[in-house]
Amino acid sequence: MDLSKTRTVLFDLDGTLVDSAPDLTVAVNRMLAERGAEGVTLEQVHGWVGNGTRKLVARALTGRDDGEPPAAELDEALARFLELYSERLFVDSRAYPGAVEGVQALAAAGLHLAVVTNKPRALAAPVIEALGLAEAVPVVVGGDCCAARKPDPAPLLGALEALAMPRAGSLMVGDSAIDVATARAAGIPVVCVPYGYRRGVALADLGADATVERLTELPPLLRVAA
Ligand SMILES: O=C(O)COP(=O)(O)O
Ligand SMILES: [Mg+2]
Repeated sequence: MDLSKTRTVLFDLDGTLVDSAPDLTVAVNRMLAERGAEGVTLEQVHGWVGNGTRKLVARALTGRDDGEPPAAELDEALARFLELYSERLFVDSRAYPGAVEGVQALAAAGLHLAVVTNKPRALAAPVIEALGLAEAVPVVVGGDCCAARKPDPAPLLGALEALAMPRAGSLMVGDSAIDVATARAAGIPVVCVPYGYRRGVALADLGADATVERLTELPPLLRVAA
């Protein structure tokens, strides 16, 4: 696929730019401990990230991917989780190797960049700040910004609108089947990284247009001078 006409890149956050699972796990386990419930492992949290914070907490409360706790219990646990996580958003979290450099190279080359994540915007923005990418990425669309979250195309289209850029020439970069489905629903190409939270789906089965080992491979892939 020829990606040389790319002018806009929409990045997923968790699993693509940042390994946030360590801090998510700490907050989940503090919330569970307060409720007298058993803790979960980092590996379990790896499998539960991607569908938004409410879904993560529902999975942690039930120990199941499709678990649905009673709404009142979930509301209460989610509110407490959000408090605990926002106190400790970027302590053990790390940018993936090459992620910050890759994003900065694209910004320096004049591409228009946004983050489109299922994390609530109020939590995503400080993480992007902590990565040192607030200037390079002026638009952040969270899972709570639109009527529906990814894989609905609305957040992606909202990001393009905020950047005042068209769909033509835009590219999604993500780590999961959710990102691929979002890009497909919006009718734009998608590049995937192999290192994030694929939730059991093999890289080859994601159906991305291309994969990159790290985001520093994006400028050459897009024929952008780094
Ligand atoms: O599920 C979340 O909270 C965030 O996940 P995303 O950044 O990969 O969209
Ligand atoms: Mg992700």
